[in-house]
Amino acid sequence: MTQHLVDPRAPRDLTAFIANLPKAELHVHHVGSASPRIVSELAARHPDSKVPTDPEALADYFTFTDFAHFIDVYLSVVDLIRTPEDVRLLTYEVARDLARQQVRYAELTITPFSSTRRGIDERAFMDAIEDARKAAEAEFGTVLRWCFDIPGEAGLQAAEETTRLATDDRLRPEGLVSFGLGGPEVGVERPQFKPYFDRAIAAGLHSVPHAGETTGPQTVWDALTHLRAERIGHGTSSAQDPKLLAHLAEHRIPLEVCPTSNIATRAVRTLDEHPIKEFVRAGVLVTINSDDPPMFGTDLDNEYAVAARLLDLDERGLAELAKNAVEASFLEAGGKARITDEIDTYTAQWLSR
Ligand SMILES: O=C(O)c1cccc(C(=O)CC[C@H]2O[C@@H](n3cnc4c(=O)[nH]cnc43)[C@H](O)[C@@H]2O)c1
Ligand SMILES: [Zn+2]
Repeated sequence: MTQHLVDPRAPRDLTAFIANLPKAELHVHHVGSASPRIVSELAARHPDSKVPTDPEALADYFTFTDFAHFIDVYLSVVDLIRTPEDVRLLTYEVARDLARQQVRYAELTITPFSSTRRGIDERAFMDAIEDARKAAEAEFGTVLRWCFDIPGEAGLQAAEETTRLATDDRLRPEGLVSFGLGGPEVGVERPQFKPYFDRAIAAGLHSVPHAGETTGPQTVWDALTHLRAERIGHGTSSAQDPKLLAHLAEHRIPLEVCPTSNIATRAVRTLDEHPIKEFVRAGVLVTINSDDPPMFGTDLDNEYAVAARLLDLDERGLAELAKNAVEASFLEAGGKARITDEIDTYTAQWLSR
């Protein structure tokens, strides 16, 4: 497996600067963030699983030939999460890994349908993620919020179930802020999900579907017009449509850019061909994210190092990227101001050393 960690071309000082830079992460998946240690531990609990328990074999297992293969592997890890305690352990450990990277705030994408359909009680599932969220905030200082996403390929039954779990006041968790759409895009037309996004938005949730990851710019247009997207997951193919880039920039609709993810799933051939430079040149609000870090052999710090290299950024440029994510987040204004001030103070102190 190609190890992406620590981009060797990132200058040493920037690596140290990034490691201590306060950050926010907006596009990172719950199951996709399960560390090799957690996956190995869960795989050992379930010998019937095809997921390797050995970390080296797991690294090879997390090497994908295409996006469909990634989804197959992703679902094999979903199958390991079978009890509310598995859910709580996973969530708490993901928060620990985020805190280690100075992530002060993260919106974690969770697919509750995939767990409830596999037999986890819905109330117990919500309690498990909320327990972990409150423990992580108390012990690590990292604020977590949830995005519930529809696994689109699972169809309208999954859409209905996800919308019910996200809008029923007896079930929806306190930390829920947004509503998304994940999974393969090919053959999963966005307009069909409009009724579900309308219900989620009416319930006060923000719309943040994946779009333009493995299909063209029309999918991004559809997410904007039919799903009223406030942010776009990936949006990679937006670079093929200058009018779309201009629209994103004019209406300050952020892209949740996940550079290494796009390489690992073969959505983009090489990092040097990634359209992130086009996004910045067009004035689009770019945020940097890791998507499914252990599966892609990366972490958020490395994604910032990749962005520094591709965009030729210095410390101030990296601080601006971090502040973009805070601005694009659904954190309340006081929290945004606190993290933004911390980023500015940290950067000024670093540059005055
Ligand atoms: O849970 C099921 O039973 C099920 C049945 C059919 C299809 C699916 C999915 O497609 C689940 C996809 C799953 O993948 C998550 N994910 C993680 N990273 C990405 C990404 O970069 N692009 C799209 N999806 C991604 C997503 O949140 C879904 O949970 C499930
Ligand atoms: Zn994603």
